[in-house]
Amino acid sequence: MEATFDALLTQMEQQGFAVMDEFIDRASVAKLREHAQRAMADRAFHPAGIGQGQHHHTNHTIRNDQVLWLTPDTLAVWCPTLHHHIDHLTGWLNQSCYAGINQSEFHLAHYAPGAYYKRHLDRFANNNERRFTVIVYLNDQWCEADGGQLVVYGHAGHHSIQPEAGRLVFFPSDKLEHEVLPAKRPRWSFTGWLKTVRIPQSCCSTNY
Ligand SMILES: O=C(O)CCC(=O)C(=O)O
Ligand SMILES: [Fe+2]
Repeated sequence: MEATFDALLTQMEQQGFAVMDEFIDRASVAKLREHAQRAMADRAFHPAGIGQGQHHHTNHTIRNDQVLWLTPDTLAVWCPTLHHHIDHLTGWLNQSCYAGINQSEFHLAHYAPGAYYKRHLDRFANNNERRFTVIVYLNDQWCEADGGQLVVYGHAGHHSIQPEAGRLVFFPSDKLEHEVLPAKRPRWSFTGWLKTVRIPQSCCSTNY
C-alpha cells in the first residue's frame, strides 16, 4: 500500500489531485451502499449545508444533495475495509509527510437525479482544520450520460471524473476547487476529511 500512497502523492503534486481505482473492492462498495440505502429509507439523511458552526446553513442554489454523518466507529462497522484504508493512509501521511492529521470527519452523500454541488473549496473561511479530502464512489457502471461528474480545477485546467464504484479521489482541502455536475441517476458517495485540530494548551497541561 505504501507504494500506492507514494503514487497518490506524486499525482497530487503533478496535477493538484489524485485518482485511484479499486481503492476498495466491489463487495465493500456494495455493503456500504446497502447501509446508505437503508439509512435513506429510514430517513436518516438530511439536506447538506454549507459553512460551519454559526455560519452553517442550507443553500439549494449551491448544493442540494443529502448527507449522513458517520462516526469512525460506524464506518468501522459499515465498511471495515474503507475504515482500515483511511487509517492506513492517515498514518502514512503523518509518518512520511509529517502531516499532523489528528482527527477526521466522514459523511455519506446522496445526489438524487438533478442534484449538484457548485464550484467550491472544502476548507471553511473561518476554520483551517481540514487538510485533505478523500472521496470514494459507490456507483456501479457510471457512464457519461449519467451526468454527476466531479469536475476538478487542477494545475492543468479542469478535468472530469466519473463517480465509479471503488474509485478514490484525493486532494488538499484548501487548494483544489471542484464541483459536482447535476446527476441524472441516484449518485452515492463517501467523503472524508483528514484534519489537524489544535488542542488547547490548557487541555495538555497537568497541575501538580
Ligand atoms: O461527491 C463528490 O464528487 C464531491 C462532493 C464534495 O465536493 C463535497 O462533499 O464537498
Ligand atoms: Fe467538496
